[in-house]
Amino acid sequence: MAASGSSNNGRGSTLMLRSAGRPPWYTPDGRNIPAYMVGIAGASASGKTSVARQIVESLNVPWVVIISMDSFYRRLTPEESKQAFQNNHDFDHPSSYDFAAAVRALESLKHGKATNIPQYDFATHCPSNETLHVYGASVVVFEGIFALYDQRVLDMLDVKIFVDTDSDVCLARRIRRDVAERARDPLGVLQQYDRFVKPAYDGFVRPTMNNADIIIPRGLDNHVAIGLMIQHIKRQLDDHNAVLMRPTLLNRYGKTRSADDSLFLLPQSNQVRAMRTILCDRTTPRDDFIFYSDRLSRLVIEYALAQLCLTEKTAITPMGLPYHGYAIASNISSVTILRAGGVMEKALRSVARPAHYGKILIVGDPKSHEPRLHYANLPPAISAHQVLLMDSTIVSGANAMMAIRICLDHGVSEHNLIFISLLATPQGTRAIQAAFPAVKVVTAILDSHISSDDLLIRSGYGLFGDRYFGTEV
Ligand SMILES: Nc1ncnc2c1ncn2[C@@H]1O[C@H](COP(=O)(O)OP(=O)(O)O)[C@@H](O)[C@H]1O
Ligand SMILES: Nc1ccn([C@@H]2O[C@H](COP(=O)(O)O)[C@@H](O)[C@H]2O)c(=O)n1
Repeated sequence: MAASGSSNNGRGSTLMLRSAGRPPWYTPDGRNIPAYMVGIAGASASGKTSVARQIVESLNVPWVVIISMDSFYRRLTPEESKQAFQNNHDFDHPSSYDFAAAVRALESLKHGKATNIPQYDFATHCPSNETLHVYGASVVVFEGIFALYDQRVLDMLDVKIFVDTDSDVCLARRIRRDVAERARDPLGVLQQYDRFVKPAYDGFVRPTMNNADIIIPRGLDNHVAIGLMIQHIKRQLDDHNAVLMRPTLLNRYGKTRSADDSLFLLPQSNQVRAMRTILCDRTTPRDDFIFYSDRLSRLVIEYALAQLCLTEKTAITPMGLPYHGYAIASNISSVTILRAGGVMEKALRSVARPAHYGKILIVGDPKSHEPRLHYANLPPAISAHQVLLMDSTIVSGANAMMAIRICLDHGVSEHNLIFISLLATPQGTRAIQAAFPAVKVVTAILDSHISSDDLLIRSGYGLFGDRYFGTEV
């Protein structure tokens, strides 16, 4: 996957976005646009993987991923494993694959969900202990001898490719590759080829050529066919990015001045009003700005914590009597949108003990100001948690919407999400609530006046992160 990184967070390898930011992969209503699915089938060693890699390299964006069918080989019994080491196991019959698992994984990826993909070890004939955690793919390339075989997979694919390479060439390449990369000996490769690979190609794989939209003779050597394919996929990606999120949201929700009923606005005490006055005063020195931001953050965090679901708990008092009360929620994850949201994490740590912490980096595109996702690292068990998602300010709602979408893609339920901010516009909170009605939006201050040139809230804090961290130009 181009420009992707890998790190380990206890679940195995993690494939995550970094470098070039990912544009929104969902509609202004918050619904995921299905990933574009490419299937590449063909004989063993025909060049499927090489064609897939060429497509990924030419697209040169980090939100393209290759999924190999090898990941879905069935686990062998001890007897089958023994046969496999003697080149006597049939890996080329459709029954050697777990198609149901492949379909589940592809469905998840198609719908933008974070997915764990098993990894296969050809030297041991069994899945390795590693899984690859894939998130953030707008294009999924699925390659393997049976990529165009199963009807459920075919139904998901947007374009179906068959790589048609001469069988002598495939055999020569397979011997070289299996000896060099798969710990085989040449005679064993030939034995397996004659007994299983060739008959299965003729009986099962070759007929799937009829399911292909495009047949690429000679695989990687066919520059024209591959070039056309890449142009086609590029056009699909451009179509995805045609809608500009911020102007669309402001146009849709900009007319309204009233806050939505389900918005949780911090009670506007005199102290809150005074803190707001200090924070929006351009002459406020930085240490005061930090002090009152931290104080307001603690208040709004406490108010958000009050919206968490509680479980009942009975305590026994020092007098030995039962007191029927509530347990402090322990299954909380905090996710901050960097960097301004980090200020609120500090406040959260001072009043609560979330189980896990996550970070999301969203940066506005310098030209279009559209949100671009640069980095997302969420706690592994987040799907079972109540999640506090934090950013200093909501203007159009576009950044918040991206962060919420990421949490939902990682299995968090809308009902378990609370978005907390220090300042918000009713337009922005309405945009969020229209897309994700069950998400609770908690804010300290509400203001509807957005300046049209820089999209800042007119009587707001200015650029909050710059004022807090002292990076104002
Ligand atoms: N056009 C080509 N010219 C030379 N070698 C190639 C070409 N295409 C693929 N190969 C090599 O052949 C082997 C099998 O190719 P691969 O793309 O892995 O095939 P598949 O995924 O269909 O099994 C690899 O070692 C690869 O580097
Ligand atoms: N343990 C295994 C599993 C599979 N094979 C062979 O791999 C071929 C599919 O992979 P390609 O990259 O070549 O498409 C298939 O033909 C199996 O025979 C194996 O040898 N050992």
